[in-house]
Amino acid sequence: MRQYLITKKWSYTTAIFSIILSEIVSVQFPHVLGEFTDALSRGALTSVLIAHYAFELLVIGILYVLLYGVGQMLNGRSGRIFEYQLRKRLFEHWESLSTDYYQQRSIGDLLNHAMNDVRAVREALSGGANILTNAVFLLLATLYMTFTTISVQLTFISMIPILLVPVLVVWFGPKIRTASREVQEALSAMAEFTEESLSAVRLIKATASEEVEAQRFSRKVQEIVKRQMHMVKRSAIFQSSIPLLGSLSFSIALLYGGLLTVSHKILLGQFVAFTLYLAMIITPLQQIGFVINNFQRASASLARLRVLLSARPSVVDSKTAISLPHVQGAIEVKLDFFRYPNSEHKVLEGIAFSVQPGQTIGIVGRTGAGKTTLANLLLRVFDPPRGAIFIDGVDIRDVVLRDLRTAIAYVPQDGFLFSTTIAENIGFAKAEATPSELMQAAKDAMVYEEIVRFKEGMNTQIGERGVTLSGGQKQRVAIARALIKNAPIMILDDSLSAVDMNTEKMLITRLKQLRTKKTTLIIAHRLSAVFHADQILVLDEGRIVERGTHEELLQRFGIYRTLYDLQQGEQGVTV
Ligand SMILES: Nc1ncnc2c1ncn2[C@@H]1O[C@H](COP(=O)(O)OP(=O)(O)OP(=O)(O)O)[C@@H](O)[C@H]1O
Repeated sequence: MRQYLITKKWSYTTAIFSIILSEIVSVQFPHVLGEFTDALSRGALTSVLIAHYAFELLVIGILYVLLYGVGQMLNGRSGRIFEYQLRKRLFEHWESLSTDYYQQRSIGDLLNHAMNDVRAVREALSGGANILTNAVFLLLATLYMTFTTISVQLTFISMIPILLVPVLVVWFGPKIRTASREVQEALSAMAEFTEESLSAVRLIKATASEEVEAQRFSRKVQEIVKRQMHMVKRSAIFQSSIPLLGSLSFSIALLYGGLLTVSHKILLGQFVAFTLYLAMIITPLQQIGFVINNFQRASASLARLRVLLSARPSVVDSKTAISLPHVQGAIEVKLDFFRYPNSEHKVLEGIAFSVQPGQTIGIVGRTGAGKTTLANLLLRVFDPPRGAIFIDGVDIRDVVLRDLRTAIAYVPQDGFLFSTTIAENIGFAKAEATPSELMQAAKDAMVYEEIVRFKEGMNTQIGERGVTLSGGQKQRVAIARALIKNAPIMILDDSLSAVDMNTEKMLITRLKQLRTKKTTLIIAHRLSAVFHADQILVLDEGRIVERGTHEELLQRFGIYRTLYDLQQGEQGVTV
C-alpha cells in the first residue's frame, strides 16, 4: 500500500490540496454571515450590500463544490485503481503458488479476500482519504478563523470536549479491528461453504439434501450476523460518542459565548459566526469517527491480505536450474520413497523404471495405488526428492519448471474444461493454433464428429453458459488439448475411462501413429488401454509388483492376470 501511495503521490497531493482549498473557501461562509449580521444590527445594510453578501456566498458555494469535487474524483479514481491492481496482484500471486497451498485454503475463502478485504481497503483509501482530509482541515481552518476573527478564549473553552476524541480512538480502535477481523473470517467461512455447496448441487439434489444444506448455511449466516452485531455495537458507540462531544462543545459555546455577547465582550455577528463554525465542524467530527472506523476495518483486512501475499510457492526453480528447450523424452525413475507434505504415509516406495523416447508405458493398479502421485512427481506438481526422476538424463529438480511442464502434455483424471468454447479449450496450451490445427486435434482425439453435430461446432460454449458435454466427450476434448501441444512426453491419467471400448481402440491406434518418436505414459484402470504398451507397470500400495508386456504379464498369473480375467468376465474384453 505504501508503494502504491508513493506512485500516486501527485494524484493524492493534488486531491488533498484541492480539498484543503475547498475548506479554506467554505470557512468564509460563517464569516460573511457574521459580517452580514453585524451590518444588520448596526442598521447599515443597504440593498447593494445585501446583493454583495449574496454574491459572495454564491461564489463561495461554487468554488467549494468545484474544488471539493476535483479532490473527491482524484481520490476516488486512485482508490479504484488500487482495488484493481490489488486484485490483479492477488490473482497473479495465486497463480504462482503450488498445489499444496490449495489443499490448505478453500476457494471461497480466497474469493472473500479478493472481494471483501480488497473493497474494505479501497473504501478507506478513497472515501476515507476524502473525508479525513476534509474533516481535519475543516477543523483546522475553523480553529484558525475562530482564533483570528472571534475569541481565542471562547474557542479554547468550547473545544475542550473535542480534545477527548483521540482518547476514544485509542480505546475503541483495537476493539473494532478485532471485531472486523472476526466478521471477515465468518464471511470467508460462508463463502467457502457456498462455493462447496453449489459445486455439489447435483449431488445435493440427487440425495434430497437441500434442507440439511439450508440449515447448515443458516448456521453460517447466523454466525456472521452475531459477529456483525458485535462489531456494529462497538462501531456505533464509538461513532456516536464523537458527535456527543461535539454537542457538548456546542452547549459550552452557547453558554459562554452568550455571556460574552451579553456583556459586549464580543459582537452579536461574532457570536452568530461562532455558532455557525461549531455547526460546521459537527458533521466532520462525526465523519472522523466513521473514517477511523473504516481505517480500523481496512487495517484488519490489510493484515489478512498480507498473510495471503506472503505465502511462497513450495515448488520453485532451483538457483542452478538449467533450461531444457528440446526434450527427447527419455525418463528414468529411481525413487526410494515419496510422502506427501504433512503426511507420514509413504505413498510410493522403491519405484524404478526407465522409458526411451518413442516408447509407451502403461501404469495400472488398484485405486489409491499411487499412479496419479507418480504423474504429479513427473510434473513436479509436488517435488520429488533429488536424484529420483531424470528427463534426458537431467534430474528434474534441476530443470527450469516451465521447460519441464512445456515438455509434458498432461491429461488429468477429471479432464477439466474451462467455461468457454471448445476451440479455446483445445487451443489452451497453444494460443497461436490455427483453426485447422484445432480441427485436426479434435479429429485425432476422435471427438470431431460429435463436435460438428453441435450448432456452433468448434465455437460451442461449454460449461455454465453453454452445452454440457458427456464424460467421454470431455475426456476426448482434454486429450485433443494435450495432442495439440505435440509434447515429447504425454501422460494420460485414466483419461479413457469414460470412452467406449471401440472409440478407445481407435484412439489408441491413432495415438500410436502420432507418437512414434515420443514418450507416452498411460495410467489406466481398464487394461484394454495398455495392452499395446511396450512395458506395463503394475502398482500396488505404492510399489511396482509386476512389470512386463501384456503377454508376459498374462503368463505370470499375478495381479495383472487376475485383473484381466475379472475385466474380461465383466466386459467381454478380448486382446
Ligand atoms: N495431495 C495429497 N496429500 C496427501 N495424500 C495424498 C494426496 N494425493 C493423494 N494422496 C494419497 O496418496 C495415495 C495414492 O493416491 P493416488 O491418487 O496417487 O492413487 P491412484 O493410484 O492414482 O488412485 P486412483 O486410481 O483412484 O486415481 C492415496 O492414499 C491418497 O490418499
